[in-house]
Amino acid sequence: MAIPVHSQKPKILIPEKVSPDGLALLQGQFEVDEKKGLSADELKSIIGDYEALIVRSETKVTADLLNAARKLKVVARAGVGVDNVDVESATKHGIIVVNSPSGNINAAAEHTIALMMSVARNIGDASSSIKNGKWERSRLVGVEAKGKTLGIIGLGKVGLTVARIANGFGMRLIAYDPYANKNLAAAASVTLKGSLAEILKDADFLTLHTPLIASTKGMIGATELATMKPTARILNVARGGMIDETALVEALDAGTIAGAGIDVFTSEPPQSDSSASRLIAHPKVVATPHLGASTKEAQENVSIDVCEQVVSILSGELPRSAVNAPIILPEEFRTLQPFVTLLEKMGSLYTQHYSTHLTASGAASKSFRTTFDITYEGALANLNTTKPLFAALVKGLLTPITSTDGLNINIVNAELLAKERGILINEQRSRENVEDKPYSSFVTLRARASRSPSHARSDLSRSNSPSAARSLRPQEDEDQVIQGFVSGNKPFISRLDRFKGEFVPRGTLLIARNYDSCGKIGFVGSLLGKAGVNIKFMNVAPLHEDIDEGVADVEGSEALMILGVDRPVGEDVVKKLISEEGVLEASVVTL
Ligand SMILES: NC(=O)c1ccc[n+]([C@@H]2O[C@H](COP(=O)([O-])OP(=O)(O)OC[C@H]3O[C@@H](n4cnc5c(N)ncnc54)[C@H](O)[C@@H]3O)[C@@H](O)[C@H]2O)c1
Ligand SMILES: O=C(O)[C@H](O)COP(=O)(O)O
Repeated sequence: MAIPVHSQKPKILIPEKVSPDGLALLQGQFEVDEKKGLSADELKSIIGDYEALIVRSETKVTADLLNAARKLKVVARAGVGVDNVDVESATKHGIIVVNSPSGNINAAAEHTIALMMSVARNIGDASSSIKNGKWERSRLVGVEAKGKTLGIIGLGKVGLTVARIANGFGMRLIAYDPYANKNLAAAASVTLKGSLAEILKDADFLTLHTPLIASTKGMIGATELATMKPTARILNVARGGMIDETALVEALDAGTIAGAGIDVFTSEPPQSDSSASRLIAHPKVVATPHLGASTKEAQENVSIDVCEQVVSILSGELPRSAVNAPIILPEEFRTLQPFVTLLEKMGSLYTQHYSTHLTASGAASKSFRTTFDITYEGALANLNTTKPLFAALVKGLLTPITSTDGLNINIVNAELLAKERGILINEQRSRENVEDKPYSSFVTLRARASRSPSHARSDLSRSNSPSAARSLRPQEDEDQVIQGFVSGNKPFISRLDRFKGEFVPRGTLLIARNYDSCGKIGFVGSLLGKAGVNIKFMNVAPLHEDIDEGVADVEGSEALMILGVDRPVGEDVVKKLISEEGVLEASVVTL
């Protein structure tokens, strides 16, 4: 009987033609399935097996498809436009959408210029005429670009590149883009106009370079076309749907617009008998099948760009161009990565420690809280964004108590998921000098006591009272505190509640609070030995220096014992441990 072999490698689905240059980066570490020509139903039936989906503009990544994607972590668009991806639905699922915002700009700009010159010089018409054995020199007289006005709608990456090339042709450049960068426009010799109408009336060539969004959908209709010069020519290498195709065919027929160069259509491929297909067939139109980005160079660029990001995401790192998350600078990312690990460990330690500890009375105590202050001190306080740290904390807090099947907690959805669970996290930065410390940055997680913040007192000040000394686990009206730092790229916990002591938050840890008296270490060691649990390291954390004063007077000082063990410790063993005189409570956490 054949034994089925199950691949352990994460699977990546590529249902469109994507350049092999980027795909080469995926070989080896991932199972890459290139499956072209899938119907929407076929795609839906297999998407559940995949961690990553790489598409161009043809695949419709709908909410329905994303609902069926159980393991999907990333949708990568090998190109710029994500209008074929339901980004909102992806965000809800915690799926990161990445694209390649600059890999095909030049290709799209050059294609625009190619269409402009083809329309100006009747290249399409002339080419088919001569191929049909004709020699029509007088019918095919064109116009020059030099000295003409080019009206640009949308002066972003492609629009500006078109402007720079057209400037070299000696064209007069005007643009409408309410959000354009004025300095970049001036540097490209573009005059920005305050309204679309000003562009329409002056343009000899009109070119569109905006995204297809509510404000641009149908922005050039019959009314707008009627305000243009009858000699004007229109170019669209951006998106179908911004020009009313029926109105344009009518204007070309009526001779109120001289010609058009069109690469993109309302529906792609256009249906026969549609306005788009009438536009394509029109003798005054040069049409291409969405070829703006189809150059060898652009396809290499976008493929490498998104495949690198897929590798990052599937390796637990951050992408460079996430559409539904803030962009992180690579150098910032390098600083953040060890802290991302620290924050996740702190969150997980918090949830496990406060959800599972057993007290001396034998009762399981659950003191998990939902309102937190997280303070970043030192160099971390200067970060542009702490979103990845926030997400890591939420992930750490929630993962031990959530079924993570099908739910990725990441920078995209962390805030939403925390809110859904009623968790409030207030981020603070403190630029206090940490130069005298062995670390450059320091993080404090403080779970607020169930009292109103305005009455909140520091747990440190409160602990100086004799009554506080009786129970050194924070009481209901006291904050719970975990502090940590990174040294040599390794995360350390440096404080847990009132106890200071450095330990590495990794593996299974037994955390026991006890009176600081002789014999405790020997007792714990022999108990664990009998249970077959090996101790890998041990750390005794005394009371935090700020608070031990006065405590010893009452019941003898306390300490926290942190033992790294080689396997989970059973509840029966923990119960025996806390039955020992002087062991007050214990918890087992796996980090
Ligand atoms: N045909 C292709 O193969 C191809 C290739 C690349 C890009 N594109 C498309 O080209 C378009 C431009 O891409 P880009 O990379 O330059 O985008 P971009 O985001 O850099 O630029 C878009 C510009 O449009 C402006 N804008 C937004 N709303 C506007 C409005 N209502 N009126 C006027 N201006 C408005 C923005 O301010 C921005 O400057 C996109 O639609 C993209 O999908 C097509
Ligand atoms: O948005 C884009 O990047 C372009 O429209 C290119 O689309 P394509 O990858 O399907 O050629």
